[in-house]
Amino acid sequence: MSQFSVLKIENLVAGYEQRVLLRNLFLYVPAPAFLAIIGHNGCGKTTLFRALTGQIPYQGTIELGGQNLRTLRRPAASGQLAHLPQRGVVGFPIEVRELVVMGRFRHHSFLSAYRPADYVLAEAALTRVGAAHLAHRDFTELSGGEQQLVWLAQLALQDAGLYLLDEPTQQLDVYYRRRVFSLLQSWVTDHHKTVLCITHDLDNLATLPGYVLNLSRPQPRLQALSAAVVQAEREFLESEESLA
Ligand SMILES: Nc1ncnc2c1ncn2[C@@H]1O[C@H](COP(=O)(O)OP(=O)(O)OP(=O)(O)O)[C@@H](O)[C@H]1O
Repeated sequence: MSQFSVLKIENLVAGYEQRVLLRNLFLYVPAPAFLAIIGHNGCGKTTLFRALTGQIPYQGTIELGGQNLRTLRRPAASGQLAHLPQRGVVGFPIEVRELVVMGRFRHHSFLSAYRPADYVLAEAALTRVGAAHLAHRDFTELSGGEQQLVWLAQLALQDAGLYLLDEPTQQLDVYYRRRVFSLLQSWVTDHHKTVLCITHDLDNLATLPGYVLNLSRPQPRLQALSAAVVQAEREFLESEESLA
């Protein structure tokens, strides 16, 4: 694995008004890599993603691919970053494959229609998440878990360097949870992506290669994933001490 740091965070302080949630966070994420971000409800995991996507002000330095985030214009539009928030809402009927093909937005010009080749990619992405059978359904009529698979297919088409996923397996059953974690692994090993994944799903982390960051720790740091590390972090999160 190369030691190039796709994401470098130094002395990050972020939160809301009088409430600081991330205090003096340092983080160097190598590329490519899978990084699971864990911690109690409300400890600041989504807040970290909000800082990384420019949705909230922060103090400190964030570098994306060696460039200061404050000087980058629309990193999503240039393919540096793709973000899957916890809840994606669509307020109008739309065929699933039409939603997925929008992941190709960087590859076609404004107002031009997507090409047949884009739809081939969209259908292949749906197949990889195990949702090819949903291609012609109305997205708004799908279950929460089915919608989550569709968003993942769309995200894959964005072909970004760094992916931020906020609880992508939250509504999935045991089969699809495991399947999505192995899909994310393939983004790292086959496509050399770096994936930051907020999750409470510790059971699926123990056997994955990559790193874990526990934001409930007083001084969070990257640790290589292993069964022993996941067990230690689970015990910490289950302890009264961790809520102090
Ligand atoms: N816009 C906001 N203004 C004020 N406080 C907020 C705002 N958004 C979130 N918070 C608070 O900040 C804290 C951290 O929220 P965040 O969404 O980062 O938690 P999280 O670690 O992702 O939790 P979960 O695992 O439950 O998703 C929570 O207590 C939340 O209520």
